[in-house]
Amino acid sequence: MDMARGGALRLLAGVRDGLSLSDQAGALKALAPPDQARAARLAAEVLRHQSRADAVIGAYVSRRPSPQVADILRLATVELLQLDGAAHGVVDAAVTLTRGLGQKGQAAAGMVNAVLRKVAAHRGWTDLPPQPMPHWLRDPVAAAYGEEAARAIEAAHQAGAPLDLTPKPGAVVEGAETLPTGSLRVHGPAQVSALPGFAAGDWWVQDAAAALPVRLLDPQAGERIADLCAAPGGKTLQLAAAGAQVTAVDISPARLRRVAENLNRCALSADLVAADALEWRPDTALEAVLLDAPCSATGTIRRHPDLSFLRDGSGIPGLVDLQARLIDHALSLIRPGGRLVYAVCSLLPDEGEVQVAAALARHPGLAVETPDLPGVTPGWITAEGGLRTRPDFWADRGGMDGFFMARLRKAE
Ligand SMILES: C[S@@+](CC[C@H](N)C(=O)[O-])C[C@H]1O[C@@H](n2cnc3c(N)ncnc32)[C@H](O)[C@@H]1O
Repeated sequence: MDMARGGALRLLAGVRDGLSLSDQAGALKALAPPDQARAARLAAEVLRHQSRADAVIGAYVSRRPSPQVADILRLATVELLQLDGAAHGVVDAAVTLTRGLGQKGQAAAGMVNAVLRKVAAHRGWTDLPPQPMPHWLRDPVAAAYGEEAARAIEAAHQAGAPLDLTPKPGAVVEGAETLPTGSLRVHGPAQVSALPGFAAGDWWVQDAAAALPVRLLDPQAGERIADLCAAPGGKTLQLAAAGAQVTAVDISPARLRRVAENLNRCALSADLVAADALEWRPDTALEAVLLDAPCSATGTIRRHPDLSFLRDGSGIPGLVDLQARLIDHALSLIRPGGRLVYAVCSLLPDEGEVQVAAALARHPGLAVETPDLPGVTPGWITAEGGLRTRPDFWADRGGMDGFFMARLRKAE
């Protein structure tokens, strides 16, 4: 367990230095795989509960601890109050980790011990408000969906995410819940590669909301369809499983290798092209394009809690500009009467609703087709005819990622 705690602290230090948790996967290579998994889980839990942990710790410290000691206190606090860790073991481990910081650690160990004993007896943890979204995100989210929704989204971020799978047509996974939209949901901790049907390629990991853009596109067997920002390939797999002739384009050759691995495991096929989608053009016009554009990924914070600590919102205007150029290029690849599904895993209207309204204004004759999909409730349909999902939807079932998507039909 202490290897895992040490690993979690290394990951948290990395996030403070601007590295995402997934960027740091290699940093824990020396640990046994179960410790790597535990370290990643602990680090994510600390980030999900950081403001609550700081509020509790703040009540018992007289001086601001160093960043390393602060992380040790947060980790122990989250273990004690959120993960029901046994006080004796958690406090001892935190003291040992503090001593391991060298001379300064020796001096802080007594304080860590005293503070954590008080934390262990603290009451009122569950009454503390969840980790707030950063202002650059919270302000537009509250303006778009209301203050109550912003709070519900923060509660969903704190709750984390279950594991969702998209099955190949007809595949079943024992013990998984079938969601109204057709995805499968596994509750509780699960090791993906140990689930039944993994090796056989019966399914792939994909959030229930992330599975909707391809359902909205409604691919038909034999249709020529491009997936323009394809990696790691969840949507490419859906298109291929429907029998479409898919070309999966992604700018990153390394990420495209993951698409190849996923296709291989699931015995599905697609043409893979490593290219800037803005420069890629097929020989003849396509039936349809799926554009799952690069975006702020603010709809995925419940699975990637580090995002709130790594971004400051300054990248959004550049992304909005790129998305608009990708939409225009994607439309130029489609035959008259063909369809484009535009999707982003973002909570920000500027990347979703506003982006589509702007595309309609730029392209006379382009029309939005209102979704009619199993499990999609009318409240998810936007004024423009797009589909908006939020982390606080299906709260009693474990939520879903925040996405915006719209099906656009090109004029004949
Ligand atoms: C939101 S992810 C796509 C997720 C993917 N559609 C799935 O369902 O698994 C965005 C992807 O866009 C790729 N990308 C970013 N800019 C691009 C560009 N100009 N051309 C092609 N791909 C790009 C990134 O490498 C990244 O893999």
